[in-house]
Amino acid sequence: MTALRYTGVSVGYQGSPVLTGVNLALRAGRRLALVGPNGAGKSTLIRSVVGLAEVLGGTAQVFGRSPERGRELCGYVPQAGDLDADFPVTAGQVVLMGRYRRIGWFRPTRAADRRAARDALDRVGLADHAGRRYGVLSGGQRQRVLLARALAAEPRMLLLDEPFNGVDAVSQEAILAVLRDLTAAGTALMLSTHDLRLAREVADEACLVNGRQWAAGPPSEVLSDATLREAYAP
Ligand SMILES: Nc1ncnc2c1ncn2[C@@H]1O[C@H](COP(=O)(O)OP(=O)(O)OP(=O)(O)O)[C@@H](O)[C@H]1O
Repeated sequence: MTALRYTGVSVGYQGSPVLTGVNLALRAGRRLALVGPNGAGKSTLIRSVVGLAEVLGGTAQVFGRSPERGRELCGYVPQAGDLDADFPVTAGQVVLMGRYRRIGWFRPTRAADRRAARDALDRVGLADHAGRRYGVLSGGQRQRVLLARALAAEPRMLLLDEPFNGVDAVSQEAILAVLRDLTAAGTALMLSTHDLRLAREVADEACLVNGRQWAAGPPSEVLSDATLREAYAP
């Protein structure tokens, strides 16, 4: 099953493209790393999959559907700074939000939903923090709460925007283990990162962008010194 198929796609905001020429196909259970300099369009590409940025040209399919219809099968983990830290909710409540699409807004949560939320927090190593206010957690802990929120929804494709920013090495290993388990179970994964070592280590496929797609394919080729130099200093 192809989770994501982008053919000649341009993405951007208010009708203006920030990234063009995207050709990608990501199958179930595969891990794709999105790499490129600041402002390259990595976040925009990820956001376009879940309808938070516009697809301005080409053909975009998410599980064979339009992004609008396919996004219900996707979990999206924004950069931790993107969710307001003053939001007066606990970590557990943030994770429970991941279940709302299943249970519908304003409907009471069921035991199964609360269990899924607890399990998800446990998977990211924060079971003890369920009752703490989201805003008082550290940046790395917030990032892990947002991952747990996405996991609670049991997505078939997980999209992570720089998931390791501010996350310490031990937590990073724990998250990587979770991601490996997920993909082994068939979840497709797309993550953006500035950490090239990590991209090489984690990903089956890489995509290098900077305003346009520069290369896509095996990490050993896409993340070679020569290709990176070209894309980072076009
Ligand atoms: N909501 C928005 N409306 C208009 N333009 C935006 C919006 N969000 C981002 N941009 C612009 O889109 C371009 C690409 O930004 P994007 O965040 O996708 O890059 P990135 O590769 O994720 O960068 P970084 O590595 O710094 O996070 C930038 O020029 C940015 O200013």
